[in-house]
Amino acid sequence: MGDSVVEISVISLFPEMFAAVRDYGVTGRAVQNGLLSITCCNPRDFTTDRHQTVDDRPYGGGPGMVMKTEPLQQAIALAKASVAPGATVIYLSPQGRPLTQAGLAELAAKPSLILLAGRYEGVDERLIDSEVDEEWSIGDYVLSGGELAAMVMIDGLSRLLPGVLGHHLSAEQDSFAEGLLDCPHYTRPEHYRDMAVPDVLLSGNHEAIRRWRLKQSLGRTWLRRRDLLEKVELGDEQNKLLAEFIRELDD
Ligand SMILES: Nc1nonc1C(=O)NCc1ccc(Cl)cc1
Repeated sequence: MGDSVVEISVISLFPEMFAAVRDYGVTGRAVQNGLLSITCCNPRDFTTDRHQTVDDRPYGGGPGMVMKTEPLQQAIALAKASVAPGATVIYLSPQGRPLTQAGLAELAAKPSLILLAGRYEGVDERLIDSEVDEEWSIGDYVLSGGELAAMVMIDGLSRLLPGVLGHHLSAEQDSFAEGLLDCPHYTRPEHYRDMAVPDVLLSGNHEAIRRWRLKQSLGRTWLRRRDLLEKVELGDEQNKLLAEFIRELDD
């Protein structure tokens, strides 16, 4: 990756929505620090009729409207001209490849992305066939538009860009990066209602703390997401810690 900027151009009827990633938090800082650039192209700007029509009725009938090819094609062409050559055009929809941490790592390695956020019932399939390189889904549910999905993708991949997270360690240590769920976290006060903080976290023994956190991540993944655990190759230490966690459940 090096220090190259990741350029993202989003195609959306609601460009103002993207203030949520451009102006706040980790992603906002990445933009401010020039590690990430987010621009927007609105298909409505490429309509020629009086009503600025971007949608039309579906061939074959049925409810709702379909996004027209022309305005989208022209918006994509402008977006391509405004980012580094060789941009990957991505369409967000429930029909896409499920997005995972590994998928984010793939996307974070690309120099420029064009994210197509659809609205209405869908986009004319011929636009997808002719302009879209990759179709991605953030989950098996239906949203009212692709904007939030695009922002989820932007947020997730920006955390993986060098220099975005201060302590880059946390991105690598991220248990999800190891395919596990995260361990529990605690901060002051030491006692909250009648609940204390696990002693090991107060011990200053960093090796014991590392093992405790790994054990908790393994145990939680075993309890809550057995499907994730099936995908992870556990080493000797991890198998031992998980066995200990399971044994201690009966205590
Ligand atoms: N789940 C998801 N993962 O990515 N995107 C979604 C999603 O529901 N999009 C809604 C959507 C997508 C395209 C159009 Cl034209 C209209 C609405």
